[in-house]
Amino acid sequence: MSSDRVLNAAVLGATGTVGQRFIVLLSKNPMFRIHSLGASERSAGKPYSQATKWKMSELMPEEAKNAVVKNCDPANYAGCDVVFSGLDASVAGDIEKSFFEADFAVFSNAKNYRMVPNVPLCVPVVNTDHYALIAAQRAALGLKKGFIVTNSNCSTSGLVVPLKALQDRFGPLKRTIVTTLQAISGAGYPGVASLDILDNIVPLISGEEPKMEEEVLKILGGLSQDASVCTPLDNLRISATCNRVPVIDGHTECVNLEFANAPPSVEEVKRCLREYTCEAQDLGCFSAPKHIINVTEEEDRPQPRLDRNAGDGMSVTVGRIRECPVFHIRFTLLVHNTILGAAGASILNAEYAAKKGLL
Ligand SMILES: NC(=O)C1=CN([C@@H]2O[C@H](COP(=O)(O)OP(=O)(O)OC[C@H]3O[C@@H](n4cnc5c(N)ncnc54)[C@H](OP(=O)(O)O)[C@@H]3O)[C@@H](O)[C@H]2O)C=CC1
Ligand SMILES: N[C@@H](CC(=O)OP(=O)(O)O)C(=O)O
Repeated sequence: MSSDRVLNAAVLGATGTVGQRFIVLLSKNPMFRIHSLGASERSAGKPYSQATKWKMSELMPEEAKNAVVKNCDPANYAGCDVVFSGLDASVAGDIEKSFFEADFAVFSNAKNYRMVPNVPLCVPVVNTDHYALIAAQRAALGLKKGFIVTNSNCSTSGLVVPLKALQDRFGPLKRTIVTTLQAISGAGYPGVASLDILDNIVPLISGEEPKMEEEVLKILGGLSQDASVCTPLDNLRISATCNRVPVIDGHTECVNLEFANAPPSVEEVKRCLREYTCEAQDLGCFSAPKHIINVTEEEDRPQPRLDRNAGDGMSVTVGRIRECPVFHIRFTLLVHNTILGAAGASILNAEYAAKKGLL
């Protein structure tokens, strides 16, 4: 049973980098109405335009400007059909729990619940089959309507898209090495100090590498037979190295990949990536991009400034696809870290949930 009514949306962490992106995207989305904005006690009680330092290149949407920011107590969110969270991870655990326990449908960007076995860690162009976990999650928590679905880490979101396409067509993947060049917006606001990042590269993003290494295995894995828990892949070895670079938006990732079986040719890889489709597209979800993977033939692409808005930020651009003398194939990908890597993915997750009658 699908829901096509306009849904009342709350954004928690509305004043932050991801929260602002939610507001821009929701203001253009016919399926949602911005109903409530939440943030810390520092912001609560203020009109949104005063509570936030607006950093988006789009103008602040009118419907957000005068909304009074609330604190994040579920009692203040009656009438909301869906709760998007861009909360800082230091507070997301307790606040998001209070919302799903109050029977709200929560779509989170924070890391806190990503690896819980009955929580879908869902990149909506990759593994919507993991929504089957929601029945077991509700049963375990005694919820009628509430649940939590999480997004992945922003770098993980980009990587799993071509890996999923290739795994589906050419069979199991054996080993992958990924080196990231991550934008500063990934660190939130004010994020990395200008004196650290201008004219520089920082070869550490604390905690990022283990997150990528474990999240990929969960997303590309399956579910137990009774769909009560996910079953991460155990046959793919992955090594991630993460760097912060002076780019505002868009994470670039250099990937080397080995297949378990005889490898496809470069041309077969390109065709596979171009032809990749997903269920959210089949269902006609508003935010699903026309082309999930934008395969570029130009030898000096993808580039963040030129390619991050492909598919309105919901496509992954893959270029420099070539043979690897050590593994089988190598390529460079680009993902918009606050759109497919964060708010855009949450919104598409919610569109999918609505189409499936979960909202
Ligand atoms: N930026 C990115 O590319 C990505 C971020 N994420 C994740 O998304 C989440 C948000 O990230 P980002 O937007 O970058 O972070 P920001 O630091 O920019 O924003 C954090 C938000 O959390 C709110 N907040 C902080 N403390 C509290 C509190 N005690 N109670 C209620 N709200 C609070 C802030 O409100 P206030 O203004 O009132 O302090 C603000 O709205 C994080 O969990 C992050 O790890 C995930 C993928 C990508
Ligand atoms: N750490 C990522 C963004 C982020 O917040 O990721 P996570 O939600 O996995 O902590 C970056 O800096 O680009």
